[in-house]
Amino acid sequence: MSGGILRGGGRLSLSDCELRASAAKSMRYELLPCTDWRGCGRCASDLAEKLRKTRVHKRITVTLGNDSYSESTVLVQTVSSGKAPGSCHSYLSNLFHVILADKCDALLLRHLCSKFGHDRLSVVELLTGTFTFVELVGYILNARESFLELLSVVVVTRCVLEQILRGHCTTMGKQKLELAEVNSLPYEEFIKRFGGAVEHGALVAGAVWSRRPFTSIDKLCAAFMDFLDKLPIEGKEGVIRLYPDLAGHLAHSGSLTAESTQEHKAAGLDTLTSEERATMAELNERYKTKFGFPFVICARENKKEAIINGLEVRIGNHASAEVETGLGEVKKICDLRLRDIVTDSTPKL
Ligand SMILES: NC(=O)N[C@H]1NC(=O)NC1=O
Repeated sequence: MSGGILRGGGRLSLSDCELRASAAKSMRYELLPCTDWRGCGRCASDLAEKLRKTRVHKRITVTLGNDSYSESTVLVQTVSSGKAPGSCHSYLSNLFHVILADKCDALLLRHLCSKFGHDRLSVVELLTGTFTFVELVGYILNARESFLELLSVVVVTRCVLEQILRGHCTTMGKQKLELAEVNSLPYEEFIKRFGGAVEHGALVAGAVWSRRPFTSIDKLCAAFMDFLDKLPIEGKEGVIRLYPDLAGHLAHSGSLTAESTQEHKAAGLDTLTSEERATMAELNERYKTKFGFPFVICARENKKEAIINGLEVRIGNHASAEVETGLGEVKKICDLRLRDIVTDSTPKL
């Protein structure tokens, strides 16, 4: 979900039946019996009424934007068409009170908006996939901590659900995979789960699938590393080019993959001062002009100061050394991402 992105292409055409069937099969949540909700104030009372009549409580976590929510989170995903300024807030608080009073012990209401502002997002934009979730406008009640012990109730709007089912955003409803599960995945599923281990790396995952069965998570990681190491120089450069600039325009517009978004955050790149941002932009450009690929560094292993310093130092390297250094960082990023997906059952001494 870059910030976790919901990106798609074209209009979605899943019918209600298809949605229900595939939701029931592959996800563990129910679809609200609400087919025409536009998320705007106009039909708030209609939705509230439907919610009141619907028993919806499933355990799932949805990752959207920069955040993911644990299984005990109560999440209502809302969007707003915002015809009238301020309508979102009154709409959301109405909804909140209706539901809270009636059926839930507690509720986290998360409101999504476009990068352009609170009231600019419409469901149409969401369905055509032209926007990205970039920002959390705020929580009703403004106290995030107070939401940590919530019941497992999830209400996912139809459009978000469609996006999830189409694989355009991630759900964390599933546990980490056990190795046996990894080994039994058909290649389509394997690519779905591991295609992001190398950024936009479906091809890498598709190739690594041939190396099953993996006898340990280390062997799985090694298969990815081996593939990367064996690439010709143009292939290595090509892989490096799949990565977004750190704190670059994709980050700025909220268009990073979910993985990159979290990595940026871990390094503190979401809190750069304007001076630091300008320095990074300038160094990134110089680096790309010199080498023809972006500066890549494992953000989870570095803080922003180390990243800026790394840029300054590595810009002086020879191109061939930089390909190897960049690829080494790609491998570190990949290793960490793989360990996020798969349970490590290696006995610890
Ligand atoms: N340019 C670059 O290093 N990008 C990345 N690094 C990282 O840890 N995640 C990225 O997307």
